[in-house]
Amino acid sequence: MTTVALTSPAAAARTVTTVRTEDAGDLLDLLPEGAGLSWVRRGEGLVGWGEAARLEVTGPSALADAAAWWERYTAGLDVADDLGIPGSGPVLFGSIAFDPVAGTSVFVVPQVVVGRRDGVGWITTVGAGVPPELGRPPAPVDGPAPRLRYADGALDPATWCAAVATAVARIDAGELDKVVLARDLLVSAEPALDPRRLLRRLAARFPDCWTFAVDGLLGATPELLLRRTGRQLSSRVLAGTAARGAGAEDDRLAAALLDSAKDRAEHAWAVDSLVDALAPYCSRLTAPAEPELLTLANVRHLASDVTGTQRGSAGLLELVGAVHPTAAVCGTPTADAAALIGELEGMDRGRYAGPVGWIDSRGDGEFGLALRCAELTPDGGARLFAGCGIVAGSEPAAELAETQAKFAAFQNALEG
Ligand SMILES: C=C(O[C@@H]1C=C(C(=O)O)C=C[C@H]1O)C(=O)O
Repeated sequence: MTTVALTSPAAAARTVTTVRTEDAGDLLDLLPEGAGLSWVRRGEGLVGWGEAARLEVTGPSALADAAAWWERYTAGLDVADDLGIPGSGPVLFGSIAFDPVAGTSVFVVPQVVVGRRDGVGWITTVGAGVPPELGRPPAPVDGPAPRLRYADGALDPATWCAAVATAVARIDAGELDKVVLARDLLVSAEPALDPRRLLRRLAARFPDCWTFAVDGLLGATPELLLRRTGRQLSSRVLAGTAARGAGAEDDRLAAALLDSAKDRAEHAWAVDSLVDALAPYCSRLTAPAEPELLTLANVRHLASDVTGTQRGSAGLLELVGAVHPTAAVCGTPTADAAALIGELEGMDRGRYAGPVGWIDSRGDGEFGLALRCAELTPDGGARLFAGCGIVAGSEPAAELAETQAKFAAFQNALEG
């Protein structure tokens, strides 16, 4: 059963105009107070606000429905686009449920998008969207950091560790190779959290991550599920994580991560799951023989950049649906891991660990995995998420510490 709720464009909202601009300044500084959309890395990417159209989908054909809707929607637009580059013209932001069959995926066409790519800036307005006054927009002034109170999410730490031990026992019994178990952490805030402030702090501390916001889910993810530029596809697969240390200890931890057979195996499953799912759509697909280290402010990961050339006519959302969930966020084999997640996690992931990103009318776009993130709650607080891959030899206490290190990415933005 698929439910589709959508806003169709009124006649006045059918006009889309993209013009070049040299002086957008810091993209995240442009976001209005309250809700906004973002996909920004190292000062480039897209921000948007307002809703020209919105689509919520759930069910077995959720992504196909979304792709068909986007095609119909863009076919009905009257577009003047001076640039014709990825992200110019009409753009759809999307945040897809971890389980798109059961969960709700949200897609939004903003009324205004400001973008920057390779130093070229532009503004796109849809219908009645009012372009921002550029030039020297005053940087938003942050209020004092809110007072925060944390509470356990679905499972307290001891119960979550018991779930990890159960998962290891199931792996040892030969039921599966890897499962990713996550936990949530609740935070209440007084005054209510300001998403703009959180996004700016995340972007400043995690320049190598994609700082995203779609419909109240925001974070800074290091993991790119799939980018499509014409026929070129790319992905940054992560799995295998180590804490940061001080001085020489940091170097020792980095070397130990590269040498760890357990983390290498965990990483290889994640790369293989992406490659196996993408191969039927590619005339060429290349994964590096060895992972590299990706060093972030709070943790370090094993990383592999996979590139491919697409053959056939599948659109980006179809490709995203084909590769998700990879073993980086679910496990191996996929169906067994998904079932064990349902049995042990005790929570609804919602859009956490689902694809998040954007697509344009040419079908170019980028989707990351919604990690190192939180979902804002109606009371002004948030629900944070973090998970880690469990394989043979995983130790519950070490995995709990890994979730804490991953939570710290968002907590730092909350607390400063
Ligand atoms: C599941 C998360 O991260 C994933 C799990 C990783 C691991 O287990 O080593 C590393 C990066 C991500 O693919 C998360 O951050 O919540």
